[in-house]
Amino acid sequence: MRFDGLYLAGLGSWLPPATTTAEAVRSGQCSAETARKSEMESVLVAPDGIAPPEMAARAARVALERSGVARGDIAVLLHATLFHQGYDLWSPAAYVQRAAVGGTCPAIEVRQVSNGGMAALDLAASYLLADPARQAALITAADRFDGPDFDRWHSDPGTAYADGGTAMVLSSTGGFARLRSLAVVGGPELEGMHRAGAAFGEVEMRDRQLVDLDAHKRSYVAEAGMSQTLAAILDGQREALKRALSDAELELSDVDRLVLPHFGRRRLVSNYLRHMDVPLERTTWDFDSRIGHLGAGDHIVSLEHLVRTGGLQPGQTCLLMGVGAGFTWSSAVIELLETPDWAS
Ligand SMILES: CCC(=O)NCCNC(=O)CCNC(=O)[C@H](O)C(C)(C)COP(=O)(O)O
Repeated sequence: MRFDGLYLAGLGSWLPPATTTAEAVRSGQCSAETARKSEMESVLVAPDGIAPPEMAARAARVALERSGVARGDIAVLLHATLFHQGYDLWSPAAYVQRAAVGGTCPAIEVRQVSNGGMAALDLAASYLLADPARQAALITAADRFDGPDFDRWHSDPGTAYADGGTAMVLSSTGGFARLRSLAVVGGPELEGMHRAGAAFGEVEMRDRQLVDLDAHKRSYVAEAGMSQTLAAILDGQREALKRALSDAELELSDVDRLVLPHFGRRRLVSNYLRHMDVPLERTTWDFDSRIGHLGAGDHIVSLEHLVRTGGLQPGQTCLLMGVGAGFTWSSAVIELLETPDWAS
């Protein structure tokens, strides 16, 4: 979809300390093989005692402060998550709202796996466009990938999972950057990839097993075929990219920077870079490889990094490309209008 009147007014994050891959290998948390393939420098690991909704609330306060948007003007809060937020049958989105925003707007959790942040942006954009009286939306994302049932290094080898909270304020009245286009494409034929080899409820519900996406993927690919699986992944990715670039009236070569999912290097190449004529330097890999995969928050934190460090200059465009189990793929074009005062 093409947009003319939607703006990014604020970005924020709450990022815990990094554990280097070398430390993770030394402590036995990460195998040398996984470390070698991923080429990750480090991943962010949250200290004990802070739950994802609190991480999101801290990021939201930063984004709101930077945006100058009054909390009473937030028309909707969308909180994107992948994993445990702390309690069952409880609203983490409402926690973020009570802790960071207040007010009486709807606070809704978006479960779109790693495309959750981009899906929330898509929903927020449509929500604001539906009523001119709606001035702003708050998007948050936060997870922590630890605990007895997830291994941040080996539950999905090829992607090293990181803890942290991110937030974005989308505005229909103004901001430092413009959302020029956004496309989200679904591909349900791939949904089995993250559950294959285990019947519903047999594994997940009875006694929490360690999440082992690699086993599910191996089982799925054994039946579907690797080349067919990769082809289906690329089809959806390309469709979302084509729509977003077309709506922004740009070619991929026109785009100044790219923010891709924080995959390990090998998976980033096999799923993205090998098929796109884009040098690694135009991506945020150097930064991403020190963060890890924040689940639904990769794009917010890497865009914040680009803006804060001057990696994106006024007039330049940044392409955000997301993907989530399902699958869903997203692409968005952001144009920086001015360097905000919170950037160095
Ligand atoms: C589960 C978290 C989530 O939503 N992640 C985003 C969706 N997953 C992806 O886009 C990754 C898709 N690609 C893969 O899983 C792998 O590249 C393949 C296609 C299974 C090949 O395995 P590899 O050689 O990378 O280990």
